[in-house]
Amino acid sequence: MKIALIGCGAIGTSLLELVKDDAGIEIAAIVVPAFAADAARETAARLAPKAQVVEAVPAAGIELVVEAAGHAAIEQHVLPALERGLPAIVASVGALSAPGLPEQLEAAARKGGTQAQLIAGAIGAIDALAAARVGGLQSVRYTGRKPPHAWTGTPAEEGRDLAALTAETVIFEGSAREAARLFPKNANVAATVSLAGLGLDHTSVRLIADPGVSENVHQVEAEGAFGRFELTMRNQALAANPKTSALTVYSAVRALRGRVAPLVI
Ligand SMILES: NC(=O)C1=CN([C@@H]2O[C@H](COP(=O)(O)OP(=O)(O)OC[C@H]3O[C@@H](n4cnc5c(N)ncnc54)[C@H](O)[C@@H]3O)[C@@H](O)[C@H]2O)C=CC1
Ligand SMILES: O=C([O-])CC(=O)C(=O)O
Repeated sequence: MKIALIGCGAIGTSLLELVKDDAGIEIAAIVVPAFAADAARETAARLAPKAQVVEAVPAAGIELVVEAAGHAAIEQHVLPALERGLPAIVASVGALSAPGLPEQLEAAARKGGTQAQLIAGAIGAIDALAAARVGGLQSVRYTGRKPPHAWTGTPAEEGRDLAALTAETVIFEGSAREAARLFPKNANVAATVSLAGLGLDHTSVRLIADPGVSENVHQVEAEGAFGRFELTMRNQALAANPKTSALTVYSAVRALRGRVAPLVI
């Protein structure tokens, strides 16, 4: 299967390393903005020698797009790819917090007769949550906890010195929609949990900068007709990006391999 990988940062590079010897998967294109093309070319030379580095998904020769680039890439690359009939695997799930974007994605996929798959990424139990929704959910709460340096470059820096924190500090409390909008590189999971469960406006989210943790800790508490569950993930971050859990890469690779495997779990 010929793939266009959108984004070649921490997730993209790690994904290329993992699938480079996979039979049945060929990275035919890597889509990045012009400023990132040289770095992507170096990575491609090492890990995906057949890939052309381009600024848009090529018009021909692609069978699937995999997005690991950031919120802007959904409108810029995923929507037009879906309209053209290319299926998409999407990591930047928080982009769907923009009003109207989920409907636009649905319309584009319908027009192209194809499908967008939102990956679970850094969180687990999305299958259980989405199944539980069928029977009815009463409450879903998500707590995201990361070391202070993982919150640099976000609104968490307003009015506080992250490096000086000595105790856990709640940096956001509100809806999943607001969390995903304000923390596009840190709260995709909040959007994923809400889209699988009670929706962007009815899922309570707390985000915490905690000098006492070294991992990215994600917790979900859900209650409904099915019963209840509490989930705690203690994820290792990628060396190349402390904001991003390694599990996000594994989740994208799992989704990708699932497209070519004869038996899927
Ligand atoms: N679903 C989940 O659990 C998670 C999702 N994510 C999403 O994955 C994204 C990528 O994460 P990382 O690889 O760690 O980030 P990164 O910053 O290391 O890499 C981003 C890459 O995308 C490229 N890029 C930026 N804007 C682009 C655009 N409009 N079109 C094409 N390429 C573009 C950059 O040049 C770079 O190569 C995050 O921004 C976030 O939205 C990240 C962590 C968890
Ligand atoms: O990778 C993680 O731990 C979670 C993350 O950044 C996000 O939800 O955007």
